[in-house]
Amino acid sequence: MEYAESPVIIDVKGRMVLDSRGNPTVEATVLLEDGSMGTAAVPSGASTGTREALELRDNGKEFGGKGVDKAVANINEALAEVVIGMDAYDQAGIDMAMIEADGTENKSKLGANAILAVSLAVAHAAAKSLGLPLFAYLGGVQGKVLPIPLMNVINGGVHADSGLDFQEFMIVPAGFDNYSDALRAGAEVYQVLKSVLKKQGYRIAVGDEGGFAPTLPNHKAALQVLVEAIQTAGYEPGKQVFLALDAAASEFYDGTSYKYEGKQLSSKDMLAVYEEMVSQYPIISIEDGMAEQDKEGWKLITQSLGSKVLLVGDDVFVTNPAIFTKGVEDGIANAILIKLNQIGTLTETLDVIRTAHLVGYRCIISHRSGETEDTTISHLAVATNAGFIKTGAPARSERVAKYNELLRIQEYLGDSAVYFGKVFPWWKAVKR
Ligand SMILES: C=C(OP(=O)(O)O)C(=O)O
Ligand SMILES: [Mg+2]
Repeated sequence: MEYAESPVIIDVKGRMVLDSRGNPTVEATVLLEDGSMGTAAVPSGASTGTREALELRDNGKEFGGKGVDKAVANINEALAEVVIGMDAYDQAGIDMAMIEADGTENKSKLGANAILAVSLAVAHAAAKSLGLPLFAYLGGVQGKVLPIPLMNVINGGVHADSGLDFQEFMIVPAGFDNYSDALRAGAEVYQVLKSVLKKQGYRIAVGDEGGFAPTLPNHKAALQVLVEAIQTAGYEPGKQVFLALDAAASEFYDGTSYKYEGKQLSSKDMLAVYEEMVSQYPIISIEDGMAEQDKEGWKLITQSLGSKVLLVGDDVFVTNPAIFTKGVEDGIANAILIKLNQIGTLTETLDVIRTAHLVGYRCIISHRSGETEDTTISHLAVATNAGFIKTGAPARSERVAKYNELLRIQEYLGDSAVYFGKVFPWWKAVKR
């Protein structure tokens, strides 16, 4: 039996591109001997977990110390040397070789940004060489679930100057038959929200992820205005469109208490805030409700709300297989946020997603607050049947690029496409 020959990587090129905040980031292009090319750009976070893989910056004069010349040089020199000559279909082998060449725990020698750009560009080139879209290359005949989008429409925390302690208030159009209907509903609610806020005298300036940044009096007012926008748009809150939060609580935790709405709250008090919100509003997901250092708080919230809502670990797991496994042992959360650049290779990201699914945790594939036009995460979400994607407001091109790519994937899959909200309406069984 003859197998198709694997194409070898013959060239790698790194470059600086700008992200959506106007900061530099890295992009890589990989060329294969059969002429196939793949390109990928790496995003950048603002509310980062302390144990994320290292994003290499120059700390020089250019770009206020955020330059990526060193990371680009590492792509063009050290990483190119590692991967040129390797089989492009051997994603795991390539990623392991780059990890070995870096040799550090957190990819601090060559930079997780440099390594990830090459890792993803290899996957894109390999998919091209096989004539497949990326999701089909990564997911094979299995990858066909279109994810429920978690759309961040009110921004706070370190992403906006709204004064809200919570970083993200999201709308979740889960109760629809297909992804395109869900996307339409999300976009309609976003537009209605704009006019509702305007009518109520709030400004409609936006934060880093395209969500509005109104100076609302408190967090409940944000939930209230979202329910109003969903209803005004003609949808049923709690049946068709739900709410989700990313508190990003590490950002307002001082090591012993949470500074929330001007008060100092214990983990127990913070939990009471969430319990009340979940009982009053159609919230189906709370991300980073407790700080990454507050393991006891995480245990409390998991015990209390783990059967009612998704409790998503972002800063606390940082997409790291070892850290996540420890968290599972500790009984923390029931879902994990997946950010490729927190760990720095495609292979390790796929490993943590597989582990999460095997131990019964949900995965939410996520963008970063500093994004580019790259749409790899849309493909990753479908390839892994994650069922959820979080990629900002349905506005601003760097966010919309991901939502639009999912429309194209849905079209490509045709009748095979499955919308996760239709096949698994788990919220129907939840007692509040
Ligand atoms: C997307 C997020 O923000 P950032 O990229 O700033 O970490 C998040 O916290 O989930
Ligand atoms: Mg987060």
